[in-house]
Amino acid sequence: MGSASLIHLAGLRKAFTQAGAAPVDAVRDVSLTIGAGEIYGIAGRSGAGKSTLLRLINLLERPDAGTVTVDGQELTALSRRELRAARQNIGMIFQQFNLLQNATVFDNVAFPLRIHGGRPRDAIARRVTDCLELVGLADKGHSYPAQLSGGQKQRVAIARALASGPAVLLCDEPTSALDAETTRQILQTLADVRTRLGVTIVIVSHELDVLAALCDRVAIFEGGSVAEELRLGQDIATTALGRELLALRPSTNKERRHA
Ligand SMILES: Nc1ncnc2c1ncn2[C@@H]1O[C@H](COP(=O)(O)OP(=O)(O)OP(=O)(O)O)[C@@H](O)[C@H]1O
Repeated sequence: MGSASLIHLAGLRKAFTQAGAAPVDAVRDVSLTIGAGEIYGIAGRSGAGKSTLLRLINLLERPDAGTVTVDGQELTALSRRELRAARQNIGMIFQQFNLLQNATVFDNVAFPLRIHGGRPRDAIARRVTDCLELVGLADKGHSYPAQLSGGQKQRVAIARALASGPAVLLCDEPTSALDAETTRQILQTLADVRTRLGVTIVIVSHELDVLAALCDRVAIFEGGSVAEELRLGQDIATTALGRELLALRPSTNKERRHA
């Protein structure tokens, strides 16, 4: 999209070794660059290495080789303490939401701000209120996760991920536990997050229609590396998979009808 690079992965490798089994090369020699404000999708079969790649971006997994640079900072060169601070620039959401069940919605969103310290109470309260407003849950601060629908839980997770004002939001199968209508609403919220806050989004999904609806580019993962990278709307029709994505993409279909 012609914007500056925000995420740069170079020569990333990650293998998992389990006792008595041959090592699994989950990610093999992946290099890619994602632009500021871009929504980048990662597709592929189960076991292709999608989640591992996503978790390498914030170093939840440490690479065996290669470098990860986010917003001008080489994360792979940082100390643990520096990395903890740098991670405030990278939010993450998950398929199962991962909320604290015994904490209110407000406290869930405040949690990352409190553990990093240094922020006054009223600044935290303002930030939490802003984030809940952004995801349309301003009136749910006192509720507990068990009282919310799946879509509302994922919105709380998005608010929590955005609380520290990150430049990047990583999404690991964010709609796989949700029905079609709720999925559509969550995708709209993610699109708004990019438009309103300029956040760069990387999303892993096995649902091609989800990626087609949201992403600017999609990497197709196979056996731990990028088999193909498609820019939606441009070179997307050049492959069978691209044509499949195109057929699933609501806005592109509209554009084509009006062309
Ligand atoms: N912590 C781990 N220990 C051992 N092996 C692992 C670990 N995490 C992932 N793997 C293996 O690495 C490979 C890639 O896994 P990964 O979860 O990244 O794939 P995926 O494309 O996200 O799959 P899915 O869509 O099923 O979640 C798989 O063979 C998986 O079994």
